[in-house]
Amino acid sequence: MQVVTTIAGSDSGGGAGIQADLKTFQELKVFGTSVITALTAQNTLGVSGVMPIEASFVEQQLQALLEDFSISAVKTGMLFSSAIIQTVAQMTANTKVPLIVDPVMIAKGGESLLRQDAIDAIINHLLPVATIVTPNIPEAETLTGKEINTLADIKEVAKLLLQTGVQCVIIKGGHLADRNFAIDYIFFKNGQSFSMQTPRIASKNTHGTGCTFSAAITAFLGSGLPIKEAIIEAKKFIQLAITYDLALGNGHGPTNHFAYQNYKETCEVIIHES
Ligand SMILES: Nc1ncnc2c1ncn2[C@@H]1O[C@H](COP(=O)(O)OP(=O)(O)O)[C@@H](O)[C@H]1O
Ligand SMILES: Cc1ncc(COP(=O)(O)OP(=O)(O)O)c(N)n1
Repeated sequence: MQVVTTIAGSDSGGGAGIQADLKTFQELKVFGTSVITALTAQNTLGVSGVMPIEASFVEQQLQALLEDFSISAVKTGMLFSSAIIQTVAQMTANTKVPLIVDPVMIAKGGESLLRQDAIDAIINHLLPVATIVTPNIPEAETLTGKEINTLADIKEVAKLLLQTGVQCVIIKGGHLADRNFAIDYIFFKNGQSFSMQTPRIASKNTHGTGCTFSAAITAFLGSGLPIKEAIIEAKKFIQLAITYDLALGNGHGPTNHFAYQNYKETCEVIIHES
Protein backbone atom coordinates (compact mmCIF):
# COMPACT_ATOMS: atom_id res chain seq x y z
CA MET A 1 0.00 0.00 0.00
CA GLN A 2 1.41 3.40 -1.00
CA VAL A 3 1.41 6.11 1.67
CA VAL A 4 0.79 9.75 0.69
CA THR A 5 0.64 12.89 2.82
CA THR A 6 -1.38 16.09 2.74
CA ILE A 7 -0.12 19.19 4.55
CA ALA A 8 -3.14 21.50 4.67
CA GLY A 9 -5.88 23.19 6.67
CA SER A 10 -8.94 21.48 8.10
CA ASP A 11 -12.31 22.39 6.54
CA SER A 12 -15.01 21.57 9.11
CA GLY A 13 -17.51 21.46 6.22
CA GLY A 14 -15.61 18.56 4.67
CA GLY A 15 -15.53 19.83 1.07
CA ALA A 16 -12.00 21.24 0.86
CA GLY A 17 -8.70 21.06 2.73
CA ILE A 18 -7.52 17.99 4.65
CA GLN A 19 -10.96 16.38 4.47
CA ALA A 20 -11.20 16.61 0.65
CA ASP A 21 -7.64 15.33 0.32
CA LEU A 22 -8.14 12.28 2.54
CA LYS A 23 -11.42 11.38 0.81
CA THR A 24 -9.67 11.58 -2.55
CA PHE A 25 -6.76 9.43 -1.32
CA GLN A 26 -9.17 6.83 0.02
CA GLU A 27 -11.09 6.63 -3.27
CA LEU A 28 -7.84 6.24 -5.20
CA LYS A 29 -6.68 3.44 -2.91
CA VAL A 30 -3.64 5.04 -1.33
CA PHE A 31 -3.14 5.37 2.43
CA GLY A 32 -3.59 9.01 3.43
CA THR A 33 -1.67 10.69 6.23
CA SER A 34 -1.99 14.33 7.22
CA VAL A 35 -0.27 17.34 8.74
CA ILE A 36 -2.73 20.03 9.83
CA THR A 37 -1.58 23.64 9.41
CA ALA A 38 -4.74 25.46 10.50
CA LEU A 39 -8.28 24.82 11.65
CA THR A 40 -11.07 26.59 9.84
CA ALA A 41 -14.67 26.95 10.97
CA GLN A 42 -16.24 26.58 7.55
CA ASN A 43 -19.28 25.32 5.68
CA THR A 44 -20.67 25.67 2.17
CA LEU A 45 -21.56 29.31 2.92
CA GLY A 46 -18.05 30.42 3.85
CA VAL A 47 -15.26 30.57 6.42
CA SER A 48 -16.20 32.07 9.80
CA GLY A 49 -12.92 31.50 11.60
CA VAL A 50 -9.27 30.48 11.14
CA MET A 51 -7.00 29.16 13.89
CA PRO A 52 -3.44 28.58 12.68
CA ILE A 53 -1.21 25.87 14.17
CA GLU A 54 2.28 26.85 15.42
CA ALA A 55 4.99 26.14 12.82
CA SER A 56 6.85 24.07 15.44
CA PHE A 57 3.82 21.76 15.79
CA VAL A 58 3.49 21.46 12.02
CA GLU A 59 7.13 20.36 12.09
CA GLN A 60 6.39 17.84 14.84
CA GLN A 61 3.50 16.30 12.88
CA LEU A 62 5.55 15.97 9.70
CA GLN A 63 8.55 14.61 11.61
CA ALA A 64 6.33 11.91 13.14
CA LEU A 65 5.28 10.80 9.65
CA LEU A 66 8.76 10.93 8.13
CA GLU A 67 10.21 8.83 10.96
CA ASP A 68 7.72 6.03 10.49
CA PHE A 69 6.43 5.82 6.91
CA SER A 70 7.90 5.47 3.47
CA ILE A 71 5.93 8.25 1.78
CA SER A 72 5.52 8.17 -2.01
CA ALA A 73 4.09 11.68 -2.60
CA VAL A 74 3.28 14.81 -0.59
CA LYS A 75 0.87 17.65 -1.35
CA THR A 76 0.40 21.03 0.27
CA GLY A 77 -2.78 23.10 0.49
CA MET A 78 -3.52 25.94 2.92
CA LEU A 79 -0.18 26.78 4.58
CA PHE A 80 -1.25 30.14 6.02
CA SER A 81 2.05 31.66 7.22
CA SER A 82 5.59 32.23 6.08
CA ALA A 83 6.91 30.28 9.09
CA ILE A 84 4.86 27.19 8.17
CA ILE A 85 5.90 27.43 4.50
CA GLN A 86 9.59 27.62 5.39
CA THR A 87 9.30 24.65 7.76
CA VAL A 88 7.51 22.54 5.14
CA ALA A 89 9.96 23.53 2.39
CA GLN A 90 13.03 22.64 4.47
CA MET A 91 11.65 19.31 5.61
CA THR A 92 10.33 18.14 2.23
CA ALA A 93 13.50 19.25 0.40
CA ASN A 94 15.41 16.54 2.28
CA THR A 95 13.00 13.74 1.35
CA LYS A 96 13.31 13.57 -2.48
CA VAL A 97 9.59 12.65 -2.54
CA PRO A 98 7.42 14.30 -5.28
CA LEU A 99 5.88 17.48 -3.85
CA ILE A 100 2.64 18.89 -5.30
CA VAL A 101 1.96 22.48 -4.24
CA ASP A 102 -1.59 23.83 -4.46
CA PRO A 103 -0.94 27.49 -3.59
CA VAL A 104 -4.22 28.05 -1.74
CA MET A 105 -4.79 31.75 -1.06
CA ILE A 106 -8.47 32.68 -0.88
CA ALA A 107 -11.64 30.65 -0.21
CA LYS A 108 -14.59 30.88 -2.62
CA GLY A 109 -16.31 33.32 -0.26
CA GLY A 110 -13.29 35.67 -0.37
CA GLU A 111 -11.81 34.84 3.05
CA SER A 112 -8.01 34.82 3.17
CA LEU A 113 -6.32 31.45 3.79
CA LEU A 114 -2.77 32.78 3.34
CA ARG A 115 -1.13 35.76 5.01
CA GLN A 116 -0.09 38.43 2.51
CA ASP A 117 3.55 38.24 3.65
CA ALA A 118 3.65 34.49 2.94
CA ILE A 119 3.50 34.86 -0.86
CA ASP A 120 7.24 35.52 -1.07
CA ALA A 121 7.90 32.38 0.97
CA ILE A 122 6.00 30.28 -1.59
CA ILE A 123 8.11 31.73 -4.40
CA ASN A 124 11.47 31.67 -2.63
CA HIS A 125 11.25 28.54 -0.47
CA LEU A 126 8.48 26.17 -1.59
CA LEU A 127 8.50 26.32 -5.40
CA PRO A 128 12.26 25.68 -5.68
CA VAL A 129 11.72 22.26 -4.05
CA ALA A 130 8.35 21.45 -5.66
CA THR A 131 7.61 18.96 -8.44
CA ILE A 132 4.26 20.46 -9.52
CA VAL A 133 2.48 23.73 -8.71
CA THR A 134 -1.24 24.07 -9.48
CA PRO A 135 -2.32 27.74 -9.33
CA ASN A 136 -5.70 28.88 -10.57
CA ILE A 137 -5.69 32.12 -12.60
CA PRO A 138 -5.92 34.57 -9.64
CA GLU A 139 -3.22 32.61 -7.75
CA ALA A 140 -0.92 32.61 -10.79
CA GLU A 141 -1.43 36.37 -11.10
CA THR A 142 -0.61 36.95 -7.43
CA LEU A 143 2.49 34.73 -7.54
CA THR A 144 3.95 36.52 -10.57
CA GLY A 145 2.43 40.02 -10.40
CA LYS A 146 1.22 39.60 -14.03
CA GLU A 147 -2.37 39.95 -15.17
CA ILE A 148 -3.71 37.03 -17.22
CA ASN A 149 -6.09 37.76 -20.10
CA THR A 150 -4.81 35.66 -22.99
CA LEU A 151 -3.08 32.37 -23.71
CA ALA A 152 0.13 34.33 -24.31
CA ASP A 153 -0.19 35.68 -20.73
CA ILE A 154 -0.63 32.12 -19.41
CA LYS A 155 2.55 31.04 -21.21
CA GLU A 156 4.51 33.99 -19.86
CA VAL A 157 3.32 33.41 -16.30
CA ALA A 158 4.17 29.69 -16.54
CA LYS A 159 7.67 30.60 -17.74
CA LEU A 160 8.15 32.88 -14.73
CA LEU A 161 6.96 30.17 -12.35
CA LEU A 162 9.28 27.58 -13.93
CA GLN A 163 12.19 29.94 -13.23
CA THR A 164 11.67 29.32 -9.49
CA GLY A 165 12.84 25.72 -9.96
CA VAL A 166 9.49 23.90 -9.92
CA GLN A 167 9.46 21.14 -12.56
CA CYS A 168 5.87 21.41 -13.79
CA VAL A 169 3.30 24.23 -13.74
CA ILE A 170 -0.43 23.57 -14.13
CA ILE A 171 -2.45 26.74 -14.66
CA LYS A 172 -6.06 25.79 -13.98
CA GLY A 173 -8.72 27.39 -16.11
CA GLY A 174 -11.60 27.00 -13.68
CA HIS A 175 -11.74 30.78 -13.30
CA LEU A 176 -11.41 31.63 -17.01
CA ALA A 177 -14.38 33.21 -18.75
CA ASP A 178 -14.87 30.34 -21.26
CA ARG A 179 -18.50 29.26 -20.85
CA ASN A 180 -18.16 25.95 -22.64
CA PHE A 181 -14.91 24.40 -21.50
CA ALA A 182 -12.70 24.05 -18.42
CA ILE A 183 -9.18 24.08 -19.85
CA ASP A 184 -6.00 23.57 -17.83
CA TYR A 185 -2.54 24.37 -19.24
CA ILE A 186 0.50 22.28 -18.31
CA PHE A 187 4.13 23.33 -18.81
CA PHE A 188 7.25 21.28 -18.05
CA LYS A 189 10.77 22.44 -17.32
CA ASN A 190 12.04 20.64 -20.46
CA GLY A 191 9.87 22.87 -22.68
CA GLN A 192 7.05 20.37 -23.30
CA SER A 193 3.50 21.54 -22.75
CA PHE A 194 -0.08 20.43 -23.30
CA SER A 195 -3.61 21.45 -22.42
CA MET A 196 -6.54 19.41 -21.05
CA GLN A 197 -10.08 20.30 -22.00
CA THR A 198 -13.37 19.06 -20.57
CA PRO A 199 -16.90 20.47 -20.81
CA ARG A 200 -17.51 23.22 -18.25
CA ILE A 201 -20.25 22.15 -15.86
CA ALA A 202 -22.72 24.82 -14.81
CA SER A 203 -22.77 24.08 -11.09
CA LYS A 204 -22.48 26.11 -7.90
CA ASN A 205 -21.20 23.01 -6.12
CA THR A 206 -17.50 23.49 -6.77
CA HIS A 207 -16.21 23.93 -3.23
CA GLY A 208 -12.80 22.29 -2.92
CA THR A 209 -12.19 21.66 -6.62
CA GLY A 210 -8.57 22.80 -6.40
CA CYS A 211 -7.86 20.69 -3.30
CA THR A 212 -9.47 17.60 -4.83
CA PHE A 213 -7.67 17.98 -8.17
CA SER A 214 -4.23 18.34 -6.54
CA ALA A 215 -4.97 15.47 -4.12
CA ALA A 216 -5.85 13.23 -7.07
CA ILE A 217 -2.57 14.13 -8.82
CA THR A 218 -0.76 13.25 -5.57
CA ALA A 219 -2.53 9.90 -5.26
CA PHE A 220 -1.86 8.93 -8.89
CA LEU A 221 1.80 10.03 -8.75
CA GLY A 222 2.22 8.25 -5.42
CA SER A 223 0.78 5.09 -6.99
CA GLY A 224 3.49 5.18 -9.62
CA LEU A 225 1.77 6.72 -12.64
CA PRO A 226 4.03 8.85 -14.87
CA ILE A 227 3.49 12.57 -14.30
CA LYS A 228 1.47 13.28 -17.47
CA GLU A 229 -0.90 10.35 -16.95
CA ALA A 230 -1.31 11.29 -13.28
CA ILE A 231 -2.38 14.82 -14.29
CA ILE A 232 -4.83 13.61 -16.97
CA GLU A 233 -6.39 11.02 -14.66
CA ALA A 234 -6.76 13.69 -11.94
CA LYS A 235 -8.62 15.89 -14.44
CA LYS A 236 -11.08 13.01 -14.96
CA PHE A 237 -11.44 12.67 -11.18
CA ILE A 238 -12.39 16.33 -10.71
CA GLN A 239 -14.60 16.43 -13.82
CA LEU A 240 -16.67 13.50 -12.53
CA ALA A 241 -16.67 14.89 -8.97
CA ILE A 242 -18.23 18.14 -10.26
CA THR A 243 -20.60 16.38 -12.70
CA TYR A 244 -22.12 14.10 -10.04
CA ASP A 245 -22.20 16.73 -7.27
CA LEU A 246 -23.94 15.91 -4.00
CA ALA A 247 -26.02 19.09 -3.58
CA LEU A 248 -25.21 19.37 0.13
CA GLY A 249 -25.51 22.58 2.15
CA ASN A 250 -27.00 25.92 1.14
CA GLY A 251 -24.00 27.57 -0.52
CA HIS A 252 -21.19 26.26 -2.71
CA GLY A 253 -21.55 22.55 -2.01
CA PRO A 254 -18.76 19.96 -2.11
CA THR A 255 -17.88 17.79 -5.08
CA ASN A 256 -18.50 14.04 -5.19
CA HIS A 257 -15.38 12.01 -4.42
CA PHE A 258 -17.22 8.73 -5.05
CA ALA A 259 -17.97 9.45 -8.72
CA TYR A 260 -14.59 8.53 -10.29
CA GLN A 261 -14.72 4.85 -9.32
CA ASN A 262 -18.24 4.50 -10.73
CA TYR A 263 -17.91 6.54 -13.93
CA LYS A 264 -14.22 6.79 -14.89
CA GLU A 265 -14.72 4.95 -18.20
CA THR A 266 -17.26 7.59 -19.28
CA CYS A 267 -15.01 10.65 -18.95
CA GLU A 268 -13.11 12.02 -21.92
CA VAL A 269 -10.35 14.61 -21.59
CA ILE A 270 -9.29 16.29 -24.83
CA ILE A 271 -5.53 16.78 -24.95
CA HIS A 272 -3.80 19.35 -27.16
CA GLU A 273 -0.03 18.94 -27.36
CA SER A 274 1.98 22.11 -28.01
N1 LIG B 1 -17.34 24.38 -13.67
C1 LIG B 1 -16.33 23.53 -13.91
N2 LIG B 1 -16.52 22.53 -14.81
C2 LIG B 1 -15.53 21.65 -15.08
N3 LIG B 1 -14.31 21.72 -14.50
C3 LIG B 1 -14.07 22.69 -13.61
C4 LIG B 1 -15.06 23.67 -13.27
N4 LIG B 1 -14.53 24.51 -12.35
C5 LIG B 1 -13.27 24.10 -12.12
N5 LIG B 1 -12.97 23.02 -12.89
C6 LIG B 1 -11.73 22.27 -12.91
O1 LIG B 1 -11.43 21.93 -11.55
C7 LIG B 1 -10.02 21.98 -11.33
C8 LIG B 1 -9.74 22.97 -10.21
O2 LIG B 1 -9.83 24.27 -10.76
P1 LIG B 1 -10.16 25.64 -10.05
O3 LIG B 1 -11.59 25.69 -9.70
O4 LIG B 1 -9.65 26.72 -10.93
O5 LIG B 1 -9.34 25.54 -8.78
P2 LIG B 1 -9.48 26.28 -7.38
O6 LIG B 1 -10.53 25.49 -6.62
O7 LIG B 1 -8.11 26.17 -6.82
O8 LIG B 1 -9.91 27.67 -7.68
C9 LIG B 1 -9.40 22.34 -12.69
O9 LIG B 1 -9.07 21.17 -13.38
C10 LIG B 1 -10.54 23.09 -13.37
O10 LIG B 1 -10.43 23.09 -14.78
C1 LIG C 1 -9.06 24.50 4.71
C2 LIG C 1 -9.25 24.94 3.31
N1 LIG C 1 -8.28 24.72 2.40
C3 LIG C 1 -8.45 25.14 1.13
C4 LIG C 1 -9.60 25.79 0.74
C5 LIG C 1 -9.77 26.29 -0.67
O1 LIG C 1 -9.98 25.22 -1.44
P1 LIG C 1 -10.16 25.24 -3.02
O2 LIG C 1 -10.01 23.87 -3.50
O3 LIG C 1 -9.32 26.30 -3.62
O4 LIG C 1 -11.67 25.54 -3.12
P2 LIG C 1 -12.58 26.78 -3.04
O5 LIG C 1 -12.26 27.68 -1.93
O6 LIG C 1 -12.39 27.39 -4.41
O7 LIG C 1 -13.89 26.17 -2.85
C6 LIG C 1 -10.59 25.99 1.70
N2 LIG C 1 -11.74 26.61 1.38
N3 LIG C 1 -10.39 25.57 2.98
